[in-house]
Amino acid sequence: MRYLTVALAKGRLADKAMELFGRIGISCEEMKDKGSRKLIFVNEELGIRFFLAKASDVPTYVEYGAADIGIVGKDTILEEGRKLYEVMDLGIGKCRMCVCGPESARERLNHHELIRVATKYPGIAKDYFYNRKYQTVEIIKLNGSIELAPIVGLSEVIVDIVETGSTLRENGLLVLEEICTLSARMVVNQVSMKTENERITSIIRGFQDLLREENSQGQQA
Ligand SMILES: Nc1ncnc2c1ncn2[C@@H]1O[C@H](COP(=O)(O)OP(=O)(O)OP(=O)(O)O)[C@@H](O)[C@H]1O
Ligand SMILES: O=P(O)(O)OC[C@H]1O[C@H](OP(=O)(O)OP(=O)(O)O)[C@H](O)[C@@H]1O
Repeated sequence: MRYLTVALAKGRLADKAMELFGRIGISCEEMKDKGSRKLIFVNEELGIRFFLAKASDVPTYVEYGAADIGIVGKDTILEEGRKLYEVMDLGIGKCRMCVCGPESARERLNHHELIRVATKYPGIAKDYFYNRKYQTVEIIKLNGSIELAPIVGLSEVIVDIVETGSTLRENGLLVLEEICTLSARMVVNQVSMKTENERITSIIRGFQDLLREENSQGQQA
């Protein structure tokens, strides 16, 4: 049997995603060794393998068919704009994409004045500002610790992920506008959806049952 290949965004989503797979009976013992530098893990019995990739590369692996399935944040899906099927919201990794900055930037933002925006997500930021008729934004691409930018004067505002809000608070910044809500999604290669339909559909059903169960427990509590 051909391996069904799953690409996981390494980092904070990978463990949560593996927990979900475990709960539908798909586990990978090899992945539990936290000290390991291994990137690919096989469950021979089920004919499935998992690999860990940089989050922003997951849609690329899936579009090209190097992975049949990917688990990745909606932020990355929007930013990468790859051709793939987004089949379900897994309800994990919930956060928001926001425009943030110091209180002093609010006025500048509201008056559509020239504004510099630092972000790891230039595509999402451009879409957001250009659709709102901002002609005067300069998008500055950064790769991490985005909250630094307004503090040291690289930009007036940032476009970044907010989860608990503690990074903003501890750095004297606020959410100025919310762009969208985010969560992890299961994505599927467009050809695999046909050729591996049965195996992929059974995973989707498994996750749907799990989420249904969780929702009904949540309502009862
Ligand atoms: N507080 C959060 N900060 C960042 N991402 C979060 C948060 N909560 C949930 N996520 C989701 O987790 C995904 C992976 O985030 P993570 O921080 O692990 O990697 P990354 O910072 O995007 O990657 P890298 O550090 O390799 O650039 C994000 O794309 C997002 O969808
Ligand atoms: O609202 P909070 O719960 O504080 O979470 C938000 C922070 O988490 C992410 O950063 P990450 O930890 O991925 O580090 P990075 O900035 O280096 O990417 C994100 O870019 C924010 O900085």
